[in-house]
Amino acid sequence: MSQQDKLFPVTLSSQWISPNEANSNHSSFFDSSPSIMQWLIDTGSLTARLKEHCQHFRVELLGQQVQPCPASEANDLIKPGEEVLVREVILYCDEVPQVFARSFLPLSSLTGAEQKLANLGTQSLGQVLFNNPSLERRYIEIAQFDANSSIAQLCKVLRLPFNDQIWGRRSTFVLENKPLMVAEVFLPNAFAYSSGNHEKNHVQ
Ligand SMILES: C=C(O[C@@H]1C=C(C(=O)O)C=C[C@H]1O)C(=O)O
Repeated sequence: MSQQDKLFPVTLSSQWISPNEANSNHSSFFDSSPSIMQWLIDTGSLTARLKEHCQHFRVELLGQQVQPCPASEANDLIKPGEEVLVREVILYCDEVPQVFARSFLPLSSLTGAEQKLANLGTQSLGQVLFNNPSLERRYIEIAQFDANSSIAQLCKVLRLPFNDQIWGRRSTFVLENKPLMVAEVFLPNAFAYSSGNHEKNHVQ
C-alpha cells in the first residue's frame, strides 16, 4: 500500500457557514489576510487559478470509493444515504501541496458522458467540469479547520506546519442537470494565504 493510499479516506467535517457569516465572525483575521477570502469565494476553476501560479501543477489521487452519502455532507441535491463515488486528492504546485479536495460524485450523475468522471485518475476534475458550458455552480459555504480536524492530521502526515487559520470551501455543481459536490481545503503553505492583490481580478 502506497503512502497516499494509507491517507484515504481523510474525510472532512466542519461547521460550514456563509462567507458573510465568516467575515463577521472572523473579521480581524479576514481583514488582515484579504487574499484568502478572495480564493474561498472565487467561482472559477481552482485548477486554472493554481496553474497561473506555478510551473508544474499536478493532482495526486489519494483514493476513491463508493459509499452512502453521510448525512453531515448531504444537501438538497445529494441525499443522505445516496450512493456516491467519493474522490480525495491533493493538488500540488511545483511540489508544494496547495489543496486537499474531497468530491462527491453521485452514481446517478455518472451517466452518459459524465461516466468519465469515475475514472479521472490524476486528471483534474476541474479540467473536465469547467470545459462544459452547461456547468452551474451553486452557493459557496466556507469552514475553518482546527487542531482536532482530519485536516490537522493530514498536515501532520504531510509534515505541513498546521496553524489555527486553515480554511476551506464547498459547493455543489450541476453538470448536464446532474449534481456533484466539491469541498476544497487550502493547506498551510498555499498561495491562497499569501498571494497579494497583484493577482488578475477573479470574478466571484
Ligand atoms: C473543481 C475543480 O477541480 C479541482 C480538482 C479536483 C480533483 O481532481 O478531484 C477536485 C477539486 C478541485 O480542487 C477546480 O479545479 O475548480
